[in-house]
Amino acid sequence: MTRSHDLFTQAQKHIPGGVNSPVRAFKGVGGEPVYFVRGEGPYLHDADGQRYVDYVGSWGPMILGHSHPDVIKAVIDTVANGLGFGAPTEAETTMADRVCELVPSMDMVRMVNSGTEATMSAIRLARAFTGRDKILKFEGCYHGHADSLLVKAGSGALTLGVPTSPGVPVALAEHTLTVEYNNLDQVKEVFGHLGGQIATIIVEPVAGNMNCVPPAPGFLEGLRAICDEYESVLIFDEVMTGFRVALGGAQAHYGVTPDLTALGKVIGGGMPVGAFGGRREIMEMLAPLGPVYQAGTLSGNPVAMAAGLATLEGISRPGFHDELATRTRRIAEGIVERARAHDIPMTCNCVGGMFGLFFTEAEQVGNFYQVGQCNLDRFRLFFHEMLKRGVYLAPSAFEAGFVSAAHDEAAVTATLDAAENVFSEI
Ligand SMILES: Cc1ncc(COP(=O)(O)O)c(C=O)c1O
Ligand SMILES: NCC(=O)CCC(=O)O
Repeated sequence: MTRSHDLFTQAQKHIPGGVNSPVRAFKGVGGEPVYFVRGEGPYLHDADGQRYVDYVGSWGPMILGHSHPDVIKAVIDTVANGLGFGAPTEAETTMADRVCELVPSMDMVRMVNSGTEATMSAIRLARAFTGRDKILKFEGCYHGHADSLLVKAGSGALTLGVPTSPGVPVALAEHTLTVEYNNLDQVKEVFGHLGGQIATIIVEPVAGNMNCVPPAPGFLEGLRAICDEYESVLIFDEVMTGFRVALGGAQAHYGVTPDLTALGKVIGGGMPVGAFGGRREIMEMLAPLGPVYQAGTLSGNPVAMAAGLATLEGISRPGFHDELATRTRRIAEGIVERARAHDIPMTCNCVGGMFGLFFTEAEQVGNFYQVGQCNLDRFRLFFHEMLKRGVYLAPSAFEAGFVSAAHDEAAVTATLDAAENVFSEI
C-alpha cells in the first residue's frame, strides 16, 4: 500500500478513470499511475519519496529539465503582476516575433492553449482556404482529440484500442482519409481519386504517437510535392517535434517547408500552450482580419508566455540541439546494446531529443504496422522493471521518449545501469 495507490483510489471517485488524460492511467502497461510531487532537472519525486530519472518530460515540454531556474523565475516574476487580463500584452508580440524568427515558414502565428486547439484550428483554416472538406492523415499519428482527427489516431487512443473514437459523427469521420505513414504511393492513390476534394494533409513530420517513427527519406518531400500539385495545404503537426528535434523543428531538420505548422508542448515550457501559424495569405483569413473564427479566453496568457519565452531562450544556445541529440542517441542505443548483449532482440529510433525503443527482431521500425508487430508483453515487463529501478518511461509502447538538457552523466549512467540490471534478470 503506497501513497500513490491511496491517491489513485481517491481520484477515481470523481475523476473518470482517476485521470485527466487517459495516457496517464497505465492501461497500456498495467498497474497504477505514480503520483508525483516534485520535479527537479532530470528527476521526478513521487508521493512515496522515490526518485526517478524521467523520460516523459510532461509528455514533451520539459526540454530544459524540470523546474529550470530561469523558467520558474520568469513565471514568478510575471505572476506578481496578475494572472491574465483578457487583453493583449507585450509578451504575446515577443512570442510571435520569436516563433516566426525560429520557424521561417511561419509568417504569422496565433497562440492557443493546447496542441489540440492548434491542429483543430489549422485544419479549419485549411478547409476555409481551399474551400474543400476532406483531410488526409496517417494511421497511428495523433493530432489531439478534435473530432475530425480522432480517426485511426495514435497515442492514448491507440493504447486503449479506440483509434477511432465513438462519439465522432460518421458524417465527419467520412471526411478524414487515412493512409499508412511513410507510404507515398498510398497518398498518391488517394489524391488520384479525390485530390480536388482534399483540403489538407496533416502529418507528424516525425511520428511520436505510435512510439517514435521517423519519416522515410523522400516522404515529407513527396507530401510537399503532392500538396503543390493538387493545391492542398500541407500542415506539419510539430506539437511534439517543434523546438525539440531542431531549433526550427522537423521542418528545419529535414528541410521541407509546410504551409501551416501546429505547435505545443515546448512552446509553453510546461504551461498549457499551443500555437498555429504559417503563410500570411492563409493566416490572414483568421478573425478578426478574415471570416474564419477562432478564439480563446486564456489564449496568449502572460504567465504561459513567460514560461514559453524563457524555455525558447534556454534552447537557443548554439549547440543545444546537437548535444541533446547526442545524449538521446547514447541513452537509446545504450539500452539496445545492453538488451542485445543478453540476447534480447531490440532496436531504437532517435531524432533529436526524441527516441523510441522497440522489442523486435526487425532492424528498422518504419510504420504503424511494424510497431504493432513488436513484443508488447516484453515492453510492459521492461517498463515495470525500469520503474522499480527508478527510471520512468512513458507507460505505453506507443509513445515516444523525451530527453532533456538536464539529463546529465549521472542520470544517463543510472538509466543504463538499470537497463543492464533488468536485462540480466528478465
Ligand atoms: C503530435 C501531437 N499533436 C497534437 C497533440 C495534442 O496536444 P495537446 O495534448 O496539448 O492537446 C499532441 C499531444 O498530445 C501531439 O503529440
Ligand atoms: N503522446 C501523447 C501526448 O503527447 C499527449 C499526452 C496526453 O494526451 O495526455
